[in-house]
Amino acid sequence: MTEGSPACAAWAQLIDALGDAAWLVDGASGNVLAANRAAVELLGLARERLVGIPAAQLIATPEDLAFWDGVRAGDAGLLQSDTVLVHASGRLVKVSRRIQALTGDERCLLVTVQDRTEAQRQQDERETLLAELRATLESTGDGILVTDLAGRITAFNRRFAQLWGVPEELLTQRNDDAVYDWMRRSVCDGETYQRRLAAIQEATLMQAHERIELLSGRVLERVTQPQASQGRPSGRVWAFRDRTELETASQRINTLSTTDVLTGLFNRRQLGETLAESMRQARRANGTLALLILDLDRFKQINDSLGHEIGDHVLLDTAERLKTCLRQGDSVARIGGDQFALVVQRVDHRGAEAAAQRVLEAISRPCAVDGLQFTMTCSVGVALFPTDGEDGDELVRHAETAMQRAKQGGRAGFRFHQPHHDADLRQRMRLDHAMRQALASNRFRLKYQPQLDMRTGAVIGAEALIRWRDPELGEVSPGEFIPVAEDTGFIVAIGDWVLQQAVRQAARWRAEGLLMPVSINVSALQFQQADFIDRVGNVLRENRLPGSLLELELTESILVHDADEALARLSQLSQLGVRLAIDDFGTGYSSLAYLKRFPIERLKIDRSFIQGVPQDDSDAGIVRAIVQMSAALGMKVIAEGVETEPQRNFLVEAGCDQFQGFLYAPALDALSFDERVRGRPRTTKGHLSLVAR
Ligand SMILES: Nc1nc2c(ncn2[C@@H]2O[C@H](COP(=O)(O)O[C@H]3[C@@H](O)[C@H](n4cnc5c(=O)[nH]c(N)nc54)O[C@@H]3COP(=O)(O)O)[C@@H](O)[C@H]2O)c(=O)[nH]1
Repeated sequence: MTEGSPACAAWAQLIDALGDAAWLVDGASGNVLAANRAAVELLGLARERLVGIPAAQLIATPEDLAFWDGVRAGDAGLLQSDTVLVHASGRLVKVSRRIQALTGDERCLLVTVQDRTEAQRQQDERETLLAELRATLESTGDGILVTDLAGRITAFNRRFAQLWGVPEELLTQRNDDAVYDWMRRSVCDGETYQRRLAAIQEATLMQAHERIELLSGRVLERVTQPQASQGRPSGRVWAFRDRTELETASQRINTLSTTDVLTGLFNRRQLGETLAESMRQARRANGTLALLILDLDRFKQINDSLGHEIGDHVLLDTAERLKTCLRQGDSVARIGGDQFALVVQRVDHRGAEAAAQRVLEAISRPCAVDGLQFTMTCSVGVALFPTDGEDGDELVRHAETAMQRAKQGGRAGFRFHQPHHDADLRQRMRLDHAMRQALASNRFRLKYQPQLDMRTGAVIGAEALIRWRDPELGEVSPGEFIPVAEDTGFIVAIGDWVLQQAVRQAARWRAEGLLMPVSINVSALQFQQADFIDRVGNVLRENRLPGSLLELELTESILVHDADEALARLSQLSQLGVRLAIDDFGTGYSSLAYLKRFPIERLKIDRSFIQGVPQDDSDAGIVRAIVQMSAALGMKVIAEGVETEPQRNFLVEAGCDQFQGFLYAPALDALSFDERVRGRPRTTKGHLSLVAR
């Protein structure tokens, strides 16, 4: 075929109809015979400039040049590949080009060229997108696994492999079954995991969100969503997020907010919850439960004297001992420094008592810390549900007040809640408040009860007894308010006021020529004050009163509590000339051993024994024994509460030295006492004289 020949014209017409660029080449010359419109456009050359030029100029890659050389040498073959041509403007155009001989005329070749610019752009875009997706997949902190509808793994990221600890070779081998098997064997509950997985995979559109625990201790949150392509489900994406740290932190917070750091027991807050739940259950089952609150006795002394480390040790040991007292379902909590609580399920009064006994026994077993042996005790308060409280707070409050009563009752014991005791408590608080106001407003007074020589009838002393008339409460008996003051410690202030008033009165009488020793009652707490001896000395000095005109009445318990300390104090008081008497003798320890050691001058026989004489043999025997004992020890003995002549006669006969009581006079105000003693001396039943004993 030659340029312009009818065959060439026919071919030119034919290729013009093609959508792709095409040109005909004469194999012998290698020149272009004809080109279509698309070729003109693709190359940017007019058809007249195209026809006649060497085809090797249009696409001049080494491959094309070599091809055309081969054609000229008679080696007409086929060339088909992606290549690049240069547009007349100099722009490179990516193309797919095919060169082949025409059928029927091997010396003529047809070049067809497809512009790949758009296809290439789309492919580039796809690759960029894929690269971006891959980068996104790798940049997320979550492990991602993508599966198709059949469950085959189509993509995953490195974090997925890391979270599950899947060996790399399983993933690179694309061994899906091995990967799934690995995952199933890594979870704590493989069976449930497998069931759930199957259910999710079956429900193509299901979205699911769950927590998976791995045997490694890791906790994963799994979120899975269906994937769709062109509106149709195509598979599923699984995202795994590591929740281990978060869960550990939240568990730690939970632990801290519900348990006591030192002992690991529940704390007060958790006790509230446990108690509330136990009460709910008991209410549903029409059952009962007991709350025991216990406080270690004298724990402060352990801490102060042995140090906090040993104190902590004791608390830990206590926690362990309490655990041994629990039955199934019971709980124990540390609710304060040395306070613990036990919720004992399904017990009535007797069961609660047995539990309290168990606790007392467990705590009082000997302790050994750092080679030091000692014994702890505790005081326990018990409140029962539902009788002692409808809600947890009420039950705790009642168990706490019962525990306080156990303390007041001498410690190392237990007490049950007593309904009337709450009212007592309110009354005591009211009394305490009024007492403090009474002292500030000078509402207390002292009365003086005469003490007489049994044989002569002479008034040989006066016992100062406090009185209080309150504007609101009326006359309040010391028997009522003194125990409250002793509990609250206010007795120290009251005692000091009594000391001053009594010494002042004795000094006044002395100045008026009446040498009348005055006795005052001294409470244990007052006696134990570090400055008590100095206070007594100062008050005597300020009022210029000889110590011999002051007597301190002490109870036996004061002397027994810390005998060495008591002896030292009593000796100092004795050096001031102050006289010392034991009050309420016979009701306490009545031990000869301590009586011999202390500089005591007088014993007061408690009025409870006097009440029974002469008819009660036991009381009579006790009174006689006390009289004999005091004689043997060289002490005076005075009977208190003598109300009748038979009582006095018995005492005279028994050898008692002195007495006081309504038989002669109740406690009198200072003026009446003075008048009574000086102005109207009695002539019958004993002669009164103004002598000091
Ligand atoms: N620490 C202090 N205690 C004090 C003080 N004042 C009193 N008290 C103690 O209060 C308790 C009750 O005292 P009170 O009501 O004053 O009773 C005393 C006498 O009034 C009473 N008494 C005296 N004679 C008789 C009698 O013949 N019959 C009878 N039934 N009662 C009588 O005895 C009480 C004196 O007791 P005592 O002190 O044991 O000698 C009482 O415990 C007081 O001690 C105070 O200032 N400080």
